[in-house]
Amino acid sequence: MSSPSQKTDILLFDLDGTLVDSAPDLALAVNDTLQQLGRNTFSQEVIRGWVGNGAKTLIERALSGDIEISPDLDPELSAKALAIFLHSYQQNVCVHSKLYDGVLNSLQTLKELGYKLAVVTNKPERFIQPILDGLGLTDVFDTLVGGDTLTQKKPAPEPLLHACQLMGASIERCLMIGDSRNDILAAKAAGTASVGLTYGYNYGEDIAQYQPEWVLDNFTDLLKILKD
Ligand SMILES: O=C(O)COP(=O)(O)O
Ligand SMILES: [Mg+2]
Repeated sequence: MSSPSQKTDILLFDLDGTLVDSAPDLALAVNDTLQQLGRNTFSQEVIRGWVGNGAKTLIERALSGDIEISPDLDPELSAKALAIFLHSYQQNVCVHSKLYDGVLNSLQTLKELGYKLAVVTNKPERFIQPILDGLGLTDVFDTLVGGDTLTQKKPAPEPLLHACQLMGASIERCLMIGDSRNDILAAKAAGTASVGLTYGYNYGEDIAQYQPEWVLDNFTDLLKILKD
């Protein structure tokens, strides 16, 4: 296995499905929203398969009952549902969410090794810090970019480029680490290498088909490829 370029010293991390298994809290807020609207709820497993494109898409998938958003979805209902969801999630943003194995120690080691770390997620920005605080990751990251920080989200390259800019770095110095096609496609569009993790929320797809430079089964394997 080759290692990232010698110049890589900035690591851009996806949040949901990469650092944090947030699906339990997201699913509770989605189902709370559906219940308030008098609609059928879904299992956590089903909702897990809808996470990754931000809050609006998640709630529109839930209203559609499918990963494909119904073209007949009423925009007013969608807006109402999103407001309910954001409020509900805000109340319980980090109750059942957990870091994946090895994340805390690995991030601490990477920091000690001198890497600069950023979160680049499609999750609304307001939820990032409370989750990091709830999971013992306060002050670990230099920069946080959410799905509503800019007008464009992953798989667009802009959030990655924005994170680099905030850290005063060029994209060539970065490596993107994520669990879904959005992360890998955003990295390719931004012109940087990526790591695809196999355990997260990947819509049932094999992350390898998007051709990240590395495919890893465990978060801790990241240390190995950076050290090789
Ligand atoms: O869609 C979400 O809320 C999660 O997004 P992320 O996987 O980019 O962190
Ligand atoms: Mg993700």
